[in-house]
Amino acid sequence: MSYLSHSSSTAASWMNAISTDVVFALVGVAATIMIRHIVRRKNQKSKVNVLKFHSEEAVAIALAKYIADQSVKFIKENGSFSVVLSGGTLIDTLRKLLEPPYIGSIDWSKWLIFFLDERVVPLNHPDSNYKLALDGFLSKVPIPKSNIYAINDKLSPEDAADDYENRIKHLVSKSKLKRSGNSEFANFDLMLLGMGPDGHVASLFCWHFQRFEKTRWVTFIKDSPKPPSRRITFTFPLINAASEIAMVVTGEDAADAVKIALSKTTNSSCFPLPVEKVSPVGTLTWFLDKEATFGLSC
Ligand SMILES: O=C1O[C@H](COP(=O)(O)O)[C@@H](O)[C@H](O)[C@H]1O
Repeated sequence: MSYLSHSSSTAASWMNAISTDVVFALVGVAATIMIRHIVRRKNQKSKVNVLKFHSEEAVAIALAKYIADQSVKFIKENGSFSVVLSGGTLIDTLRKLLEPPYIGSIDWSKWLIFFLDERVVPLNHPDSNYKLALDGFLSKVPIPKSNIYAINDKLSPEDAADDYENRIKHLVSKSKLKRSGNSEFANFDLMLLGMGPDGHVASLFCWHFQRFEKTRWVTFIKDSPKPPSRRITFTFPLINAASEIAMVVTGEDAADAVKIALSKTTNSSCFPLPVEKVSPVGTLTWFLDKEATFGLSC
């Protein structure tokens, strides 16, 4: 009995010692995994391609082929192709998709369209990115209307951002959009980004806190330095959860920001430029014309 009670108390103290050791070991392993994960996220480097073309027309031709190839690839993989559009000059640069062979060969019925940023104005207002995309591109291709996700233009910027974020989350919960492997953010197949001469992308500007947002998917700005002032915008965590990002930049106005972003020169007034924060989990491909690369050494 005494042996039993001795051995059972020894066993108990062993168990205590073992369980304390096991707990410490497990905590250690968990901490190591977390630190490795954080370091990996911090060091995560996108695959970057820089494509330079002699003219804007050559950019438009190459961009159409690239998008058509991505469409085939993602439709084969997922049965759909989620595309996020910017406003600005990008829409005109999509014009070659409206011509043969692409207009007839792309499976437009599988495309899902979203807006990277939007001005909080009625959807038929000349400043609306939706109207720009509709007039210049979407009305000319057979993408089902129900696959085009415009913002709710009846809401305030705050509510429109919440509403757009919730609608994207809902599509993820219904498996209409994928979730990004490393995070809870939606994983869009392709984002088509433009860049302003000041290095802004989407409606994420220098000197404006929205560019530092870490948790929201979509946020709002009411004092955009570029008019109109009231906008909503994808945040960098959502942008960088994309599989493919095409950064489409043409014209000499953009050359300074392109030089800063690609030659990694520091910019004393705003460092880093918003465009330098674009770093998707997949591939970033720059499409540049001659004017936009003015000042780059190679
Ligand atoms: O205001 C905006 O500007 C950027 C850049 O436009 P761009 O005319 O210089 O190409 C655009 O990407 C964004 O969607 C738009 O809202």
